[in-house]
Amino acid sequence: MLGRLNHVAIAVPDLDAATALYRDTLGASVSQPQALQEHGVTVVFVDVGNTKIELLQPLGEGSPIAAFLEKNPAGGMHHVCYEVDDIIAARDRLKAGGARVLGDGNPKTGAHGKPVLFLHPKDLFGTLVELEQA
Ligand SMILES: CC[C@@H](C(=O)O)C(=O)SCCNC(=O)CCNC(=O)[C@H](O)C(C)(C)COP(=O)(O)OP(=O)(O)OC[C@H]1O[C@@H](n2cnc3c(N)ncnc32)[C@H](O)[C@@H]1OP(=O)(O)O
Ligand SMILES: [Co+2]
Repeated sequence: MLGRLNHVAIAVPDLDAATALYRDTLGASVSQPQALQEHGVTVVFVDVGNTKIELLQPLGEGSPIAAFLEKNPAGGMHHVCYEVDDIIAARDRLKAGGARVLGDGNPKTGAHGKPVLFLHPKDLFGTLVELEQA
């Protein structure tokens, strides 16, 4: 059921500054920014070979990461994203095990154009987990 680690996400207060550090100081390959209104974030992906680092900043009012950045003004590790071969089956198994699926419970299209969903951090050992359909 559980596939590879698709990305580790870091919420940042200034996406341009974070992009410059990863691209210019660390010499990494960084994608162009994607403004994702439906997710309330703007993201870039840093290619680190075996997975990606997703750098994200709030977009618009009511961003789901706004409170996180208020608590962590310098930024911080925000979520991990695992690939699954069947996101609906994975969701239903996790729900059956008592995990809360965030939002309306149905997958939304993520930054890679694939279905994604999120599970409440308190049900996944204090870690916000995103699942992405492989
Ligand atoms: C780019 C698209 C997509 C992709 O394809 O990759 C994305 O990654 S979009 C990323 C942004 N979207 C989301 O994060 C959606 C899911 N997140 C949420 O719905 C909310 O962030 C949240 C998880 C419900 C938290 O919202 P918040 O406003 O912070 O609510 P609370 O203050 O009530 O938090 C509840 C509880 O959870 C703790 N918390 C919050 N965020 C995290 C986190 N990232 N990791 C671990 N724990 C987290 C928070 O501290 C509260 O705990 P207590 O303080 O102990 O009560
Ligand atoms: Co993500």
